[in-house]
Amino acid sequence: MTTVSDNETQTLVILGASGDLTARLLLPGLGALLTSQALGDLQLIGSDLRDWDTQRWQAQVTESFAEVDATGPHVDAVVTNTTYLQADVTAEDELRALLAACQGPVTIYFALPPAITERACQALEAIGVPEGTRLMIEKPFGSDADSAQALNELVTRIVPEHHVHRIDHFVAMPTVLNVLGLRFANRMFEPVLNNEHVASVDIVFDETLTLEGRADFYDATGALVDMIQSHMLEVLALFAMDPVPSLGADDVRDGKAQVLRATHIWDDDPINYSRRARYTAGKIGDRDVPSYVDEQGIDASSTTETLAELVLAVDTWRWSGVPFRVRSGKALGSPRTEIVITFQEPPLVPEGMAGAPQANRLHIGIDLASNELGLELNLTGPGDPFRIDPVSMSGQFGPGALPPYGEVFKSVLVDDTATLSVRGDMVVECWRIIEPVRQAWRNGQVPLQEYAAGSNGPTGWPETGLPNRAEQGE
Ligand SMILES: O=C1O[C@H](COP(=O)(O)O)[C@@H](O)[C@H](O)[C@H]1O
Repeated sequence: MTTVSDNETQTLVILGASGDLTARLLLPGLGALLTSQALGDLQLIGSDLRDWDTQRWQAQVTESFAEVDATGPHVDAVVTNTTYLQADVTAEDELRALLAACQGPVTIYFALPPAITERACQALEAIGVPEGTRLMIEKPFGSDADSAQALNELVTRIVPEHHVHRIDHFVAMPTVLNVLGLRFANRMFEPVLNNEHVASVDIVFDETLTLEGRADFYDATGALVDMIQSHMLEVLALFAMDPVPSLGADDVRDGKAQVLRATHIWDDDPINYSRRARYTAGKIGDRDVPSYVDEQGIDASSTTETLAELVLAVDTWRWSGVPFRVRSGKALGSPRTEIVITFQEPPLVPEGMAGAPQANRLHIGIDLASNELGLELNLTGPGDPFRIDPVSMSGQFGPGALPPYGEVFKSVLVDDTATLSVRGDMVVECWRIIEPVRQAWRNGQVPLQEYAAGSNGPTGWPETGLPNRAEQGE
């Protein structure tokens, strides 16, 4: 792993600089990182179609940095020197001018809609990029397995794969990365994380948020693609991979890719093992939420799901037979973002011990706000010492020094590693895994159910384990 030295000049170009992603996530992540360390002599260039000038861009950078209280000499230097170049990045001559303004190794961040990213990449391929250029590309990467593969081929004609950083900020969440420490730096968990001991795994990301002004994007995307195709499958792959010898990009990504290749919808039956729903009017806390179809920017004929749930099989020696339930939804009553491992029952309860044990569960929080580790155990006492007494224990782990986008920038701009980036083959596998589900949904074989905003989702859906419609008599 190489790291950037204090006086080395490098340039970060953000395409889509006037957009929401840049203001809300990229610049705060960069500001937090700059507060903690120098990124060499970093030149920051913002570029977009919008008629901004450097002064307007500097105001945006200052405002976004202030959100994370970014301070210090590295922050000041970047704010003072940053520039804005108005450009149509799908036009070769304008891209060429942009590259000519860069100094040292160049990193280009595509904070653009996918279709524009693709056209900008075609233009980049035509004009060529300086040696050592790195590309950082937001999700969704492609729109299905074939288009993702075509985009993989395009970007790797521009730079080598290890310089293509497909960004998934969940991969860089300190909470998600805790899975590495929990599994591989302790003796007690890893030996039981397999099909001999685990009954089921749930990976849940339920949000109270609704559309947040992203109606156009969300309605064209839906929960399955927005959350499961990318983030949730990445979390699943990290949790289910075999132990890795190092945290190098090849070891970690090989481990995750192997899991993804082995993953498919349970029983290859998307009709029984996928569900979709969308919210109707309700209240979340004090907030009145309209029906999804009445939200601003949503067409009444929309059939987009705001909650998706799949049961997946991971056909490896370790996990064969263990259902992985993966779910994410919006407008739910309370946030719930965790991996829950439900263990099998103990083989025997000693004669004389009263009561029935409850399944042991290990809860691993995966959102920054749910940085908790919980354990559901059966003890005896403190009452009758021969009666089983279920208890829950929990402890907090650190929220992380940097926000996820800070970690993303650190891994690329400082450590020059792709450990936290999604590799091309992995993104194709993720599209492959959800394709039968999309097909069944397109064919109308899985009903679009409803749930009131502020509820816990449609009634009758099991909390954990293997939801099987047939068994529930649906
Ligand atoms: O990428 C996305 O992630 C967010 C959830 O992540 P968070 O870090 O903001 O909690 C989700 O709300 C959004 O719809 C999705 O596009």
